[in-house]
Amino acid sequence: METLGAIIGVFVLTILLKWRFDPLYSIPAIGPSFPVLSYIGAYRYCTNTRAVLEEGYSKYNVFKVAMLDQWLVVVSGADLNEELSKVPESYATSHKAAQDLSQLRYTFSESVADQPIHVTTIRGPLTKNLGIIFDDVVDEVHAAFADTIGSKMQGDDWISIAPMTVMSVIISRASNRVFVGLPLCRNEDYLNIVRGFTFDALNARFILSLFPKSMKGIIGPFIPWARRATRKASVYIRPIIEDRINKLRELGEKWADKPKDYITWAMEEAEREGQPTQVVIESLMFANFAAIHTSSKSMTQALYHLAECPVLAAPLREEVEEVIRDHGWTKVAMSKMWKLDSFMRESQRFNGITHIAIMRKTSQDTTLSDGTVIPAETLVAGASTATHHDARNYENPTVFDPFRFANMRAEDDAHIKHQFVSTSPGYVAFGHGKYACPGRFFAVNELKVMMAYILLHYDVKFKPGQERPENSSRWHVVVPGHADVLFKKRLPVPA
Ligand code: HEM
Repeated sequence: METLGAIIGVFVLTILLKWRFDPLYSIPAIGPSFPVLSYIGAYRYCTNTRAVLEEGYSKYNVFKVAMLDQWLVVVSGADLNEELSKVPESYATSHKAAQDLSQLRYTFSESVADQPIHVTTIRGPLTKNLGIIFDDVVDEVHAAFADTIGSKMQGDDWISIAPMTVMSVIISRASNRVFVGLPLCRNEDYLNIVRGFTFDALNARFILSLFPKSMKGIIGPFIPWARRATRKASVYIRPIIEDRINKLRELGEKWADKPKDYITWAMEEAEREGQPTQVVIESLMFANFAAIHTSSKSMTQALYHLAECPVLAAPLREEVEEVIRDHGWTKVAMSKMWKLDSFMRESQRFNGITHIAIMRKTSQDTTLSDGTVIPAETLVAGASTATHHDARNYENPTVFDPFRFANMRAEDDAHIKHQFVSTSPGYVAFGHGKYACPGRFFAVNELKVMMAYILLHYDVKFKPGQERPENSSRWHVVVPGHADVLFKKRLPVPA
């Protein structure tokens, strides 16, 4: 009995010493930090993320929140967001943070974790060729709306749609027009595979977040979704890649109409890096994940704002009609739609797709300007939703003001910094700094084309008595609530 008491005593003492001398001890915790009790904090953070982060943000410059397998250190305020985004690579990296938070090798593939050619492909050729691919995006958005919504309309009756589902169908088509081109971007089986993969990857990430670090490597390989989806998608993608390899061999530089799409650019990137075809396929799957769930949620949130306040359509529509009349469906036209841009940016400020941004993992002790030392091997991030609702950054931050940014642009010579695509320490919906979302230039154009199309072709509202559904969260991932939105054909339909 005495021996057992001694063993328990040593065990408790060891835990207490470990807790007291943990390098993170001096960073205040939101919720209990004591061993075992910290799981209560983790449960609260998982289910009530926004409130937990806002509590920390209002109290401390730097604080920590418990996850099940580690602490996440969070910095408060625009200044520290800026500082975090500039921490040198030798101190903290974004890629290691993504590995930890998303468990890339199990939720996606080894190559996404170790040879991320998707980032260079998206940041480089995809973004540089936006002008060239723009007409295709417009064409696909128009065709996809006509197929998914237009075809269901009879006369001027209202029809009810589930926004997240329908937006993800349209976004997967428009994105894949640029990723893989026609006709595959309209193949329902292929689209179901990449859409299913996107949402399965989010589920896989959530499941792995429930296990301690030591278990992730054991559980991870048993999660089959990514391998299964990649195998099924390969049936469609591999022959396209092989055909292009053959044509390149045959025609080389003389191949005049070489497709300008993600597959071509990723193949070139893979060749430069000495990577096989499989890496191209896996990078395409990740590009689909990165594009589909983010843009579908963003579009759904903006639609909810429009359905909640249908009078908002009039000024937006007036702008879209005028600009399209003068400039057609062009990239230049999109840049001239300040009100639409502002509305989409405000929707993103208000809702976001994640409550944290600028994720980093330290590789050595890192001292911030306020003196806080973040120990090596710590996850650290900025609190995006709290930053976006901080009165130091925005007037009346809790009010949804659709033309907030258009008004700011009108008053500022450097107006470009208030456009949807621009990041700043106070606007981190796409992250900020070197590792900000590389797909945001593509996403912003795609979303604006979609919203402009909706404004010109449909009236939108909620059913009587239906209010905008509340967002919820799973850890820091923002999940839009569900409510059907009613659509009606606008008559007369514009030319
Ligand atoms: C409205 C739509 C989108 C939103 C809100 C969004 C948001 C984000 C955010 C917050 C990050 C993390 C940056 C950070 O916190 O430091 C990110 C990373 C990323 N995004 Fe997006 N994104 C969107 C669309 C897209 C699209 C369409 C693509 C691809 C074409 C894409 C590709 C990526 C990639 C590859 C990364 C990882 C970058 C890296 O590891 O360096 N995103 N995005």
